Amino acid sequence: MGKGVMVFAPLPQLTVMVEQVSDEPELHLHAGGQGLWQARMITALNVPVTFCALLGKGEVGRVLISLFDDEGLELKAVRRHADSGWYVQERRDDERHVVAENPGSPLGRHDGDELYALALAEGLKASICLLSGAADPSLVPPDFYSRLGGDLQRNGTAIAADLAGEHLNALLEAKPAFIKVSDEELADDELADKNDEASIVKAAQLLRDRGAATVVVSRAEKPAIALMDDGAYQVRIPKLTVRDEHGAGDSMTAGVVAVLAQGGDLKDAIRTGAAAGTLNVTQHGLGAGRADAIAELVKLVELEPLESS
Ligand SMILES: Nc1ncnc2c1ncn2[C@@H]1O[C@H](COP(=O)(O)OP(=O)(O)O)[C@@H](O)[C@H]1O
Ligand SMILES: O=P(O)(O)OC[C@H]1O[C@](O)(COP(=O)(O)O)[C@@H](O)[C@@H]1O
Repeated sequence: MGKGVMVFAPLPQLTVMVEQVSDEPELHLHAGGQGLWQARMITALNVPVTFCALLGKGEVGRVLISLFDDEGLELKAVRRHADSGWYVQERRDDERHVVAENPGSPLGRHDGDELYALALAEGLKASICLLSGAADPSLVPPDFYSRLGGDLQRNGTAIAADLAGEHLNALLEAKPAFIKVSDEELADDELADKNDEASIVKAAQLLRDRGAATVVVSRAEKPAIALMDDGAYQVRIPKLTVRDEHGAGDSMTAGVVAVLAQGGDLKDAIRTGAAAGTLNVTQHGLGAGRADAIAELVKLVELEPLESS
């Protein structure tokens, strides 16, 4: 068994960003989506990553492949004729607006089977698999995650996930070692009142009862809540100047998974996740997250037992 992470994000997309910083707009292209940001942060923490996905053979897919190459991310891809999805967003004064989008085609039977076989083979080489980037249930069927997660888990690869809604619901059957959800996702899924800590703890306990060993609920600037075998904790972070909250949750998940992949302690993993998420909000783009800055921030993160637990 290796010591790396396999990030499974079935349908990465091309993100085209038009940045209105001054009179001259700037154009940036990046391989986008949740799994990509997670893979970048895991790489920044010096843990090897393999990224497993489905990519189109058209123009968008070809651009994505060259962007993966430029970043040095190890990509294992199934290629198909239907092209990859994309979206165009405009950023002005730290606000983002989607201008146009095309999410791409759903997983078909043939490409879905090929992707499944590839993800299983690659996942079994890793010490932990992060199942992410679920897109819409109409694009990636929820049972894809439960089958893949279950097969990997039964064959000795731990599962971590950053999913919500129907995908999370299905994935719980695979008994993941770790899941990260946000208070907003719990509220959207009608599992908790996001302004009521007791209701969040109750929802996290429900997710544990349904199969997740450790559950972290992030709540942006409020302390995250972590539930694990030995109890419930508040994850206290230092106060910092916030610049860009985009991708904070991805950084947090990546930080936890990077430490777990190296066989690290669960509480250290959660501290690292909180530090990675927090560092991310202090700067634009989480690719800039550096291991040394995160290691410094980890020292200021505290796990405090929740009195009611
Ligand atoms: N405004 C903020 N101030 C400080 N830390 C933040 C802020 N927003 C996010 N974070 C950090 O990032 C983590 C994940 O953030 P959150 O916004 O809850 O995730 P998501 O992007 O999934 O909604 C938080 O637990 C915290 O450590
Ligand atoms: O298209 P981009 O810029 O790569 O952004 C994709 C990111 O947006 C999100 O979907 C939403 O991010 P936030 O909710 O943290 O703003 C992330 O999960 C994902 O990483």
